[in-house]
Amino acid sequence: MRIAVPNKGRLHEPTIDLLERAGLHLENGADRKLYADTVDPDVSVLFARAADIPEYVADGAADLGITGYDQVCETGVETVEELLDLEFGRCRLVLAAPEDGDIDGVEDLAGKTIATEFPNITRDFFADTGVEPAIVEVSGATELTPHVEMADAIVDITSTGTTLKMNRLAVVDDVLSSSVRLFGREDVLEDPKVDEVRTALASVKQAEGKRYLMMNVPQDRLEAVRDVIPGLGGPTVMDVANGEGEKVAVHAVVDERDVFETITDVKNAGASGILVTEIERLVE
Ligand SMILES: Nc1ncnc2c1ncn2[C@@H]1O[C@H](COP(=O)(O)OP(=O)(O)OP(=O)(O)O)[C@@H](O)[C@H]1O
Ligand SMILES: O=P(O)(O)OC[C@H]1O[C@H](OP(=O)(O)OP(=O)(O)O)[C@H](O)[C@@H]1O
Ligand SMILES: [Mg+2]
Repeated sequence: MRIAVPNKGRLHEPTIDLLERAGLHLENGADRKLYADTVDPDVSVLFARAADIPEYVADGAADLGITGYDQVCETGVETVEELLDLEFGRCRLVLAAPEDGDIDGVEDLAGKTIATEFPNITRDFFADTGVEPAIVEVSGATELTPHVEMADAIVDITSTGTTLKMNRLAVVDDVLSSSVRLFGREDVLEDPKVDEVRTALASVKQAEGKRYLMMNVPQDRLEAVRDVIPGLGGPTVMDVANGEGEKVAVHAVVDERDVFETITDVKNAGASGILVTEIERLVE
């Protein structure tokens, strides 16, 4: 089983970090190498450009891929299936035009030119509008093109909006929302390894935003403590060694957002020795 992952750019680090946290540690993969092994002898990693990854998976150079949904759409590969939203690399593809120009809506683009790194997505977007602008494909610095009379508008990625603002461009319309996805070629989806990899990556996402709470509770306060824990399927209760049956240990998984309030609540309910730890992985 081979997974294609971004070799550079903004998606490289977070993808490697996710694989590591999922327990798929990379081995024998020095800088500039195209392949790396992982701790699992059946899983290897292929480093490729984010934009090439869907094609690599469709063609069989890799079986699974991790890259932006925008790249999967742009490539238009039909033999791959999305397996998991990895929820990073969130961005929007937007239609944008000069702030002080006269393009305020899609209809203003009739007979005009659009520059983009995403010609297929752009063509599909306009196919539904009845307006058919000319499309010029560029490979970067798209935001510059309206200022050098190459294009009247652009379709490009935005997240914070800083680049658009710096280039005095305003959003005219939304084209696509994207985040990083795990996807696989249809003919490998039955392989149990696919589910193993998916579960491992999902377990990291599950654990994010969750905390593990541990505390000691006198037997007679157990119900009161139980009542205030918003746990995942209820807390686990264990006897404490040398507690002489009077105290129990209560463990629970709670939402990070609930931790502050829960600590106050369980303390008031009679818990002591309260510990909060991060969770690496969580398989439900
Ligand atoms: N500003 C951004 N915020 C969030 N995600 C982004 C942003 N820019 C790009 N992405 C996501 O990252 C993917 C790859 O972009 P990135 O810039 O890392 O690669 P690239 O431009 O192809 O790299 P390079 O040009 O160096 O090969 C995009 O397809 C998109 O899914
Ligand atoms: O809304 P913002 O937060 O400003 O992000 C948007 C910018 O991010 C991406 O460029 P990137 O930084 O990846 O540079 P690149 O053009 O070299 O790929 C994208 O192409 C935009 O230009
Ligand atoms: Mg980029």
